[in-house]
Amino acid sequence: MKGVIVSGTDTGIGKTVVAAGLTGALGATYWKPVQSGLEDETDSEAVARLVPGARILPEVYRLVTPCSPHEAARIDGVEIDVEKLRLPDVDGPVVVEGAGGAMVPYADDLLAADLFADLGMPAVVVARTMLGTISHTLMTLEVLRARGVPVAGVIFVGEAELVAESAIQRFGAVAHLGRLPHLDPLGASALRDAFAANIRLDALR
Ligand SMILES: Nc1ncnc2c1ncn2[C@@H]1O[C@H](COP(=O)(O)OP(=O)(O)OP(=O)(O)O)[C@@H](O)[C@H]1O
Ligand SMILES: C[C@H](N)[C@H](N)CCCCCC(=O)O
Ligand SMILES: [Mg+2]
Repeated sequence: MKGVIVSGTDTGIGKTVVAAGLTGALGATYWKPVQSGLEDETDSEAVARLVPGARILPEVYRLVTPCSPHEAARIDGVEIDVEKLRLPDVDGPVVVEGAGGAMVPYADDLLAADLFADLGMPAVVVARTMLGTISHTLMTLEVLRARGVPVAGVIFVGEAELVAESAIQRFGAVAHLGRLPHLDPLGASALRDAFAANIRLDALR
């Protein structure tokens, strides 16, 4: 398999942390094609910190402003061209992280989910366990599937919320790949161990 897309229900929910865990566990290469926001640690830098020695491809677009990529691109005077976002040819699987949620615009005629469909890889949906997640996660699953993106499963982040997790599995007809607890401190070995203990990789190999 070519790898997996890491999408999610929102921005700031733990996609990069999950993508780092997957990169380490699968021995994959990490790729964030479009990074919006360069002032703080970028997602690629976070993965480099959380998975020492990981192979990380350079971003195709590095946009300065921490906002929706279509607007960050406009501010920088850049036009995001989907043709430049083809999956690079690398040995082994690639973990591709989207920006924000699945319906984030990358350009006036390109949503994240359209890009994922173009890449032709299955997606993992990262979801919080907090109140509100059932609807956000079910909507994300519908949007991805409507565009032809197969969903390998959902990875939850946070405290256990068994009712929400099971509602998502049932109504979304989706695999529950595990739940990553909040890690404090969050470091390379804590992430590796928590992934090994909590996340099922069988659907991703
Ligand atoms: N399991 C976790 N344990 C501890 N901290 C976490 C965990 N998951 C996420 N975080 C922290 O929460 C913040 C947001 O997470 P993260 O950067 O992974 O979000 P994201 O979904 O990738 O956002 P973006 O849309 O910007 O890519 C970060 O500071 C991250 O370190
Ligand atoms: C800036 C942030 N960390 C991400 N890079 C981009 C998130 C875009 C979200 C757009 C939206 O859904 O309103
Ligand atoms: Mg991220």
